[in-house]
Amino acid sequence: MKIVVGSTNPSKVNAVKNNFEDADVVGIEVGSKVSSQPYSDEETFEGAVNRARECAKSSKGCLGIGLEGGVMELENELYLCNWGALVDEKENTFTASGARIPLPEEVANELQKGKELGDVMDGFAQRSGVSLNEGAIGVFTNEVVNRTEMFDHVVRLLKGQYEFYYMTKGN
Ligand SMILES: O=P(O)(O)OP(=O)(O)OP(=O)(O)OC[C@H]1O[C@@H](n2cnc3c(O)ncnc32)[C@H](O)[C@@H]1O
Ligand SMILES: [Mg+2]
Repeated sequence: MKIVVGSTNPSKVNAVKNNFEDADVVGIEVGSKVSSQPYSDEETFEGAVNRARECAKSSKGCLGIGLEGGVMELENELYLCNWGALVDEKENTFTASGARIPLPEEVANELQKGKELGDVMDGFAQRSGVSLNEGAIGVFTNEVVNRTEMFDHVVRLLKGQYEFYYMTKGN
């Protein structure tokens, strides 16, 4: 089975590889067709679905997986939010969301100025590549949960729903 992931970010591609060990998993750059910093659940969800659809079309018979990170407002705080989508060759679409935690006010303020979280996190942690590694979720949970682990759970939710669908509906 071939699985195409709509990103080359290792924290996303590895989360898929860890859950589909027997599959040929490749990461490709696709457009999310939403802003580079999604600012709501809806926009983050849409980015994940757009990525997955484009991946599913990229190679015959493959599964497409899209994983998107964003932020959403709740009770005057900004929360990290994450969405995933799996699209199969029949265009069946499975979706799942990931963990969410509030961002510290100083980080939220930078985002409100229009900056991307990845860049803000590099400034905050004083190094580059936070979004490719532990992610904001890793930094703000003391690395108890890193970005791959968070996406790992999303991918498991997608995989499980996909399996359930084919077990119960057949073909
Ligand atoms: O190459 P892609 O797949 O686009 O990977 P990305 O790291 O840009 O990830 P997203 O587009 O899904 O996330 C949108 C923005 O939010 C940032 N982001 C989201 N979740 C993050 C996290 O946990 N830690 C650091 N940055 C995060 C990310 O770096 C982007 O600037
Ligand atoms: Mg991005």
